[in-house]
Amino acid sequence: MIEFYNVTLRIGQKEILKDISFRLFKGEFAYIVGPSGAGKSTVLRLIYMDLFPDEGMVIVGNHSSAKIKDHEIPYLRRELGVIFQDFKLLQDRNVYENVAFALRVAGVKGSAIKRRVLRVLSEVNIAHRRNLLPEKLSGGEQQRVAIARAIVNEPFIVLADEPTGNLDMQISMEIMEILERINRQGTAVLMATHDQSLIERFPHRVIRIENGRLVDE
Ligand SMILES: Nc1ncnc2c1ncn2[C@@H]1O[C@H](COP(=O)(O)OP(=O)(O)OP(=O)(O)O)[C@@H](O)[C@H]1O
Repeated sequence: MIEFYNVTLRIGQKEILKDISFRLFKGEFAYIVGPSGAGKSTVLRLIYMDLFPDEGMVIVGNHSSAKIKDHEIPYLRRELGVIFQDFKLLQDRNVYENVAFALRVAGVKGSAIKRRVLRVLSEVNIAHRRNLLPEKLSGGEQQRVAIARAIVNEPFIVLADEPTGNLDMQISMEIMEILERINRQGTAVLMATHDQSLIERFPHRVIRIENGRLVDE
C-alpha cells in the first residue's frame, strides 16, 4: 500500500534520507521513531508528496513519486489523512467548518456534508463543540477536530506527525485510543513520535530512523 524503494533525499548539499526501503501494508499501525532531526517528518512528507526522492521511488496506493503529475497530487492527498503536532486548524472557522471544508474541496455536496461531518465529530466525541472556534478548545479537543478532518474523506491511512507532542500524558492516551479505534475500523496509521512510553502502552510495529537511515525494526 505504501512502499519506499531505496529512497535518498537531499536538501541542498545535505543527505536527509539515505537508501530507505520499507513497506506498509493495508490496515497496519506503525510508528516511525528516531532522534530529533532523524528524518521522521521527511518520511511522512514523501508519502503526501510534499517532497520527492532524488533517488529511488515512493509508491502510495496507485500513485508513484516517479510518475505523478502536479494536478494529481490533490487526489492523492484526499486518500490520506494527515495530523500534526500543532493541529493546523483554520483559526477563523468553527469546528464544524474546519471539517466541512475538507469535504467541500473534495467536491461533496449539500446534505451529505452535514451528515458526514456530524458523524465524524461524534466519532471523536467533539460534536458538542461544533460551533466553537479552535481557540476556545483545549489542545486535546483541537487534536480531535484535526482527526475528524483527517478521517472525514475515509482515507486508507492516517499519517500522524508527533500528534501528541503538545499534549500531556492523559490526553495523549485519549488521542492514542482514538487512533487505535480508527485503525481497528480498517484505516492504517503511520505515526512519528518521540514518546517511548506511548509505544510501550500501545505497542505496534516500530520503524526506526537514525541519521536518515533505517536502522532496524
Ligand atoms: N527545508 C529544509 N531545509 C534544510 N534542511 C531541512 C529542511 N527540512 C528538514 N531539514 C533537515 O532534515 C533533517 C530531518 O528533518 P525531519 O524534520 O524529517 O526530522 P524529524 O526526525 O522529524 O525531527 P523532529 O523529531 O525534530 O521533528 C533535519 O536535519 C532537518 O534539519
